[in-house]
Amino acid sequence: VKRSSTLNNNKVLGYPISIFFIVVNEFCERFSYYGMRAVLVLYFKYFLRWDNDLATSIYHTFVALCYLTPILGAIIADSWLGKFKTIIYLSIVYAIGQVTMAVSAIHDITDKDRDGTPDNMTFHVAMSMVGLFLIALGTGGIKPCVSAFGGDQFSEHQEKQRRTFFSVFYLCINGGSLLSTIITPILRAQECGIYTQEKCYSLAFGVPAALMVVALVVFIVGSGMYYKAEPQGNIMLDVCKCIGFAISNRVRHRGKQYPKRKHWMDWAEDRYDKLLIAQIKMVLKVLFLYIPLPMFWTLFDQKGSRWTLQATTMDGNFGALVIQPDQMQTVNPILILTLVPIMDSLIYPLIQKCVNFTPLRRMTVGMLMAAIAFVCAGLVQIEIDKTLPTFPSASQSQFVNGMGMALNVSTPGVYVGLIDSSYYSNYSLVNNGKIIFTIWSDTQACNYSREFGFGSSYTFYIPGNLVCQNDITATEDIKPNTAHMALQIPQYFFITAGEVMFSVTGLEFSYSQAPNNMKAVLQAGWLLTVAIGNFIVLIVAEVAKIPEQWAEYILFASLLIVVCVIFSIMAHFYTYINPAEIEAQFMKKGDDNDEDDKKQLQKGMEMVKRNSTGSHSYDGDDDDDERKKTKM
Ligand SMILES: C[C@H](N)C(=O)N1CCC[C@H]1C(=O)O
Repeated sequence: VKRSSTLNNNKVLGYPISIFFIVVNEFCERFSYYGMRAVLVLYFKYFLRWDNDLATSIYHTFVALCYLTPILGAIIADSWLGKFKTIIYLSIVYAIGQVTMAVSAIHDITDKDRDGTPDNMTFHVAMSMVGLFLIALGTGGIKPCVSAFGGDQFSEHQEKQRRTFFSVFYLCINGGSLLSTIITPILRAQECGIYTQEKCYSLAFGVPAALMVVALVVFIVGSGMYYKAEPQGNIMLDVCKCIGFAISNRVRHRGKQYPKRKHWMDWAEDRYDKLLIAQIKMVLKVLFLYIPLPMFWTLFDQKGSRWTLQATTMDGNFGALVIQPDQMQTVNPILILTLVPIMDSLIYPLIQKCVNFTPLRRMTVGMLMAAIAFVCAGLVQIEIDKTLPTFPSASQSQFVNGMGMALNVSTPGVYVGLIDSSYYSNYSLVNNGKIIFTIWSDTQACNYSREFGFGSSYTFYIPGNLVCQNDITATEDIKPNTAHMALQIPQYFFITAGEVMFSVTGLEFSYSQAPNNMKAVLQAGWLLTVAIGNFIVLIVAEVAKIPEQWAEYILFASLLIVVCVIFSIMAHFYTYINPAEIEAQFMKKGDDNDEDDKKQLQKGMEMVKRNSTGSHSYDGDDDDDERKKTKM
């Protein structure tokens, strides 16, 4: 059990200085992660030349892997290396992964014929896969350790400061995410190369790689100031063995002649330490509560897929600002940066005055907010559907050549093609805004310009006697999108408000309810809910196959409401504990004899029982040693 005296005494405004290094590390690491992620699908599609399906599947598999590997990192940290060393070693792996990605995106390496396209794609694919694997191992591995390590820097009586730390931590995540998702697409759009200038994916991956190195250096600089809890042996192996023994012992003693025990884990008492059993009970209680939580992430993670696709059917013209569909996602981190301070300093204290707004209640409301966000998305979809024809695909246009000779048509970045005489081109994807086409044959060339609204589609007729601009006639196959992207703001607001209540609170809750030697493991359990949520998106999208998009949104909202009701019932029966206090009861026994052992155990269990009566209220704000014991 951690004692205040073992913690570093360097403090600023009541906060340990060490957390400064931890939050800066998190900012740089999240910049690195989200920055790389922002251009990943485009890299797959345009550099590695994969089709949409393969690019999307590998992308989601990578994201899911990033939230599965925390279990590995947590086990290494809690059982073997400790959080500090685990963060250092896995950050090195992470940085190597990012550098590998940056190198894999240098087309010149294999571009022997210097035409701008890599000649040995297998090399680039293999390097990218190795890079992504190392990144997933690194980012996932350190994630539960960094948050838990941050929590470790606070002593038992600094609960309020620790809660603020988790809010600031979340702000840093989103600050890094916001900046990088703005910056790396700009870097990608630059042209670079030794022989041929191409889109600069190596720079878009290189800058996140550099930020990961900065993250590592910052973390190492803080080294002398951290409180570093020692790992306590191979705890996960002990946990598994203990659970296994409890189950087998229970099965062996099935008959009526054997007296019942209060908890099935108590069947492990014959062989295992009572402290370990009590700790396992704490962890299992929280993990049980996590079962419904992936559903929140199922909805949340559709921002990057369904909602972005929805935005492609909307008008992104905000006057001076023209927003691209994928840029709407930055609304989430922007709102996080605004909402976290407002919630912490205004909304929570106000609600707290009326009701005891416990962490689990906050998370329940967060889930409801996410469901409301999807109802909003459904309503917006109905609005869009009123305006949307189905053929041809939005934003595509074609030319019909009425001249007696073949013509070439192109715009900067798009070659529509060579159109034979009296023939028509394929539909080509054209950006919105003012587009200038160059039309040329062996004998003449001219420019034709036209304003393209978001999502509009045209067929252009080139007459036999082409002079240019005024000769070409256009028919509008699809009207420009009329539903404005601003309509998505309410759904972004609700999902982000939900995220603040659900995710920030859940992060802190996972820390506060974990026994000392399993803090990282429980953080990893929390992150596992994100991974499962991502898998559910893939499964539901495949299985449900609902033709109407608005109906799919409403289905997801309804599912989350059902899950939310289940969660609130489970949460009602959950009792907040103070793991340190329970652990202390067992530690105190020291060299005492068996009789004392029993008394201590009785006391510890009574405390757990007392907690479940909810006699104290969760005031969410005290600095003293008052214990937090309450029902949801
Ligand atoms: C960018 C999101 N707003 C966010 O902060 N997160 C999404 C998954 C968990 C969390 C993160 O740690 O990145």
